[in-house]
Amino acid sequence: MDNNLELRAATSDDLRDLGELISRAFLDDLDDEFLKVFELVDEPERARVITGDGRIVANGSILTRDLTVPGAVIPAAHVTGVAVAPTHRRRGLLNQIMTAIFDDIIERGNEPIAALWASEGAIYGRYGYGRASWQVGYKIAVRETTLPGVTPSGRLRQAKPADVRDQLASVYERARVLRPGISGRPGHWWEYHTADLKVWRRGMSELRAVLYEVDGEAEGYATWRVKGGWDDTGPKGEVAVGEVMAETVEAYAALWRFLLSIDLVRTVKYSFAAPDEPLTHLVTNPQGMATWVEPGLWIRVVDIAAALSARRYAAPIDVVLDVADQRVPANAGRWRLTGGADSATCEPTTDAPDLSLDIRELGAVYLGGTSLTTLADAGLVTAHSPAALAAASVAFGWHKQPLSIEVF
Ligand SMILES: CC(=O)SCCNC(=O)CCNC(=O)[C@H](O)C(C)(C)COP(=O)(O)OP(=O)(O)OC[C@H]1O[C@@H](n2cnc3c(N)ncnc32)[C@H](O)[C@@H]1OP(=O)(O)O
Repeated sequence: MDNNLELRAATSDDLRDLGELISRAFLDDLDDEFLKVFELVDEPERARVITGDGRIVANGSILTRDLTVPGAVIPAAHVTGVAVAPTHRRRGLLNQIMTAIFDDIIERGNEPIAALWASEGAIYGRYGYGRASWQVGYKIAVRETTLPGVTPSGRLRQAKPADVRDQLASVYERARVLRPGISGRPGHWWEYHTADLKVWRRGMSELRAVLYEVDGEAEGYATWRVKGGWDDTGPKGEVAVGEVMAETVEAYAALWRFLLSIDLVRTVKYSFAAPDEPLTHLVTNPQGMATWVEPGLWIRVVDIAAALSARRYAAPIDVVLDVADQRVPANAGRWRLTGGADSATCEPTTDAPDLSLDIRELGAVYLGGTSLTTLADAGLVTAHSPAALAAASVAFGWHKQPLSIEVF
């Protein structure tokens, strides 16, 4: 056992050691090409590491990005790279890392929420993270279903993603502010996303892009990989769709029509659909799309007053919340939330509560993808007034379900 463990911020000199720890924790080898791309987006000063005998044995990193939430785009600490060396597990190192991460976010004071993807769903509830979005996957048998429609006015153009990075970025930026759950891609993030490393191909082709353009301006794009193949009954090619971002109805339909009609392909897989994906209403036969659902983004409300006043509400709301928070005591207590479609305020109060809940449940409903009523039905929210629960459930909802298209 080490008794010389030390917690500190990482530095740029830690890059390789950190890369090794994280790759091994995820049961992979460190890839040198990946390390170069990782360096582009790494923020060592926001990583907290624990060292023992000169090696990094635990890590948790934060990426400084923003996130679309209902009616707004707000700074959100994107927590990632959480790993503890197999030799040092189950003796509290993750607890120390998560505390250090909270300290960093609270000290900065401008990130009302934190967001992460969980490798295992049982880990993060104890730290106040609630499951806030769902990742919907499709396996589409393209011989069983088609996407009919009129010829669009725009045109499709195929390109290498790295060659059309600026066009992809501008479509993404305009489209992503319209749906909760999507992260900003500042700095070098577009280089990261178009890097197309061999290790990311997993037996498929290089990454391809198709743009939907009207009068030379991109209004949508899709990225995908393909794998050819044949069996006794002919071709059995597969397409794995990466992202589909569209600003218009026409662009969305044209891109999906393209993806579902590539010759020699029999199966199209897409793992990042929203629960209310329009595609299911466009195809001739939704049964031709096998569908699965998994947890997506987990949200932690770090600063309750800032978080609840930053988002917008689908209906007028005036509710008193009695909130429990074991890890961030400043959030605990009673809060009056008032607001609606244009503004909101959240202030401490001594008034009697309408709803009692843990901060975890507030994270779960924050993006508008989970209902307070569902959580009350699960025994996780106590409603002191059924009418207040119904009204707050509507107000916390949103007209578009959160979509989480990028595992970070
Ligand atoms: C945002 C992300 O990056 S997600 C990626 C998370 N990383 C991985 O999955 C990589 C492989 N796993 C690991 O590196 C480690 O096992 C970790 C990081 C998950 C846990 O690290 P440890 O140092 O062993 O955790 P630690 O001993 O601090 O345990 C803290 C608590 O979490 C619980 N816990 C730890 N791992 C798990 C798990 N896999 N599933 C459920 N609970 C867990 C512990 O039981 C403990 O609970 P308690 O506080 O109620 O007693």
